[in-house]
Formats: sequence, structure tokens, C-alpha cells
Amino acid sequence: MSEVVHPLDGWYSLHDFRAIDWNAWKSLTAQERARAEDELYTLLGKYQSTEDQKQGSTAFYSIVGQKADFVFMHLRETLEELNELETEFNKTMFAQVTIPTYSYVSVVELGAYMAKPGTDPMQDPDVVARLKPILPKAGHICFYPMNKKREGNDNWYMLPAEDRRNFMRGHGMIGRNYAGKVKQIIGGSIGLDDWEWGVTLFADDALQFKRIVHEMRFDETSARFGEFGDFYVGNLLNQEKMASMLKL
Ligand code: VOV
Repeated sequence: MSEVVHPLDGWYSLHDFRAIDWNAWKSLTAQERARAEDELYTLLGKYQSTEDQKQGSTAFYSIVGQKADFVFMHLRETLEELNELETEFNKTMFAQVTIPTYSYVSVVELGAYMAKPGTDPMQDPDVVARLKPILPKAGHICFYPMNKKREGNDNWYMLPAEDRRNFMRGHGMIGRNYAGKVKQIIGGSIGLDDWEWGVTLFADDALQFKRIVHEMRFDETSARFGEFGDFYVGNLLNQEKMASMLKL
């Protein structure tokens, strides 16, 4: 058996993608719409205070295209809290005019390939901050799930740890060229959801998503071993932007 390199795990993550049923929204009275918006903004306020207390973090983005209209990306200490958030939202009047289109469950993860031997990474405040991150308020989000291939000679899981370490070093070198332009949150989801990782990228310039994913496709780690699911891309939302989106 190849050596298992266990990643470090941080906050649990839920991506909750929803479409808006515009006919249902339009059929509400102005009073009902006001109540629905009020409930939604109260929840946004709650998410913000959880974040202020560093007990979790939530990103709220619109989604461009027909896969969804918006996404909540929640990070919390436990899977129970994620479940409660989901249920709390589902009980609101606003949720009645939304249609769940996709969701993704994972745990914020840092690979241990580059860890210094003999040190406890969980004692390093920088490591802990990356495992329990406050999500950036960047202009754009890009989410996609991915696997590492398990086919014939291209079986990631059969490679010696040293080879995997070298591949990840190459991957990290490309990533470093995007420092300050793209922030990545890698959610490990083996045993939690349908793919092995959920990749969430944040950037102020959405073109940087295209550039980094394109460049990585030529790197052997992704070229040989990467398998990708659907891509979701969108724009930062807040109460003001949501109010203008919902205005009839
Ligand atoms: C913004 C840039 C960026 C940077 C700096 C970066 C760096 C790094 C480092 C240093 C490490 C961990 C190595 C270790 O110490 O273990 C990783 C780990 C990982 N990455 Fe990454 N990644 C980036 C960006 C980045 C992107 C754009 C993608 C999608 C790939 C693509 O083709 O679309 C990705 C994927 C991953 C994954 C799935 C893992 C886990 C793989 C595993 O097998 O565990 N990642 N990543």
C-alpha cells in the first residue's frame, strides 16, 4: 500500500446553491415580499456576527448562468451547525421561493506533503488561520468539484508519497504566481460528498480564474490526474445588491 499522507482538517464547509422561482416571487404580495426579504437580511446579519466572533464564515454570491441564482458558502466548526443553518434558511419565507439546485459538503483541508517533520502544524497560528479562514469579500467566486484519477498508470493513489509530494510542489509553484490575485480554499470531501475535493477560488478579476485553471491544466498534476465537475462562477452579493436583484 502507498503511504497515506493525512491532510490537516479545519472547518466544515457547505456550498448551498439555490435558484429563485421568479413566478413564485412575483406572486407574493408586496407585504409578503418585504417580510421574506426581512427574514433573509436578518439571517445575513446573523452570519456576519458569527464571522465577527470568528466562530465561522459565510460567503454570499450570485451565480451567473442557469445552474443557480445564488450560493451560500458556510464554514462552521461542526457538521451539525451546517445542518442547522440549512434548516433555518429552509424555514424562512424567502426559502419558499427558492429551488435547491446543488450542494457540496467538505472540510477545509491543507495537504501535509510539505509539512516540516517533527513539528505539530496545529500549533502554528498561520496554519490554523488557513484551516479556519474568514472568507474574502472578493468580487467573484468560482467553485468546482474535482477528483484525482485512478486509472491504469494514472492512479494518483498508487503513486509513492515522494512522487505525490513532487507533483504537489509543482502545483504549489504555479499557485504562488497567483498570490494576491486568486485565493483558494480547498475542501476535502472523500467520504463526505460525490467528488474528492471542492475547489473554491476568490478573485477581484474573474479572468484570473480562467488563467489559473488554464495554466494548471498544463501542469502534470492536473493534466494527468485531474478530473473536474461542473463549474459555478458568480459575483459578490450583500444586502444592498440582493435588494436590487429582488426588486420588481
Ligand atoms: C491560488 C493558488 C493556489 C495555490 C498557491 C495552491 C497551492 C497548493 C498547495 C501548496 C497544496 C498542498 C500541497 C501539500 O502540502 O500537500 C495544494 C493542494 C491542493 N490544491 Fe492547490 N493551490 C492553488 C490553486 C488550486 C487550484 C486552482 C486547484 C484546482 C486544480 C485545477 O487544475 O483546476 C487546486 C487544487 C488543489 C487540490 C485538489 C489540492 C489537494 C491535493 C491533494 O492531493 O492533497 N489548487 N494547493
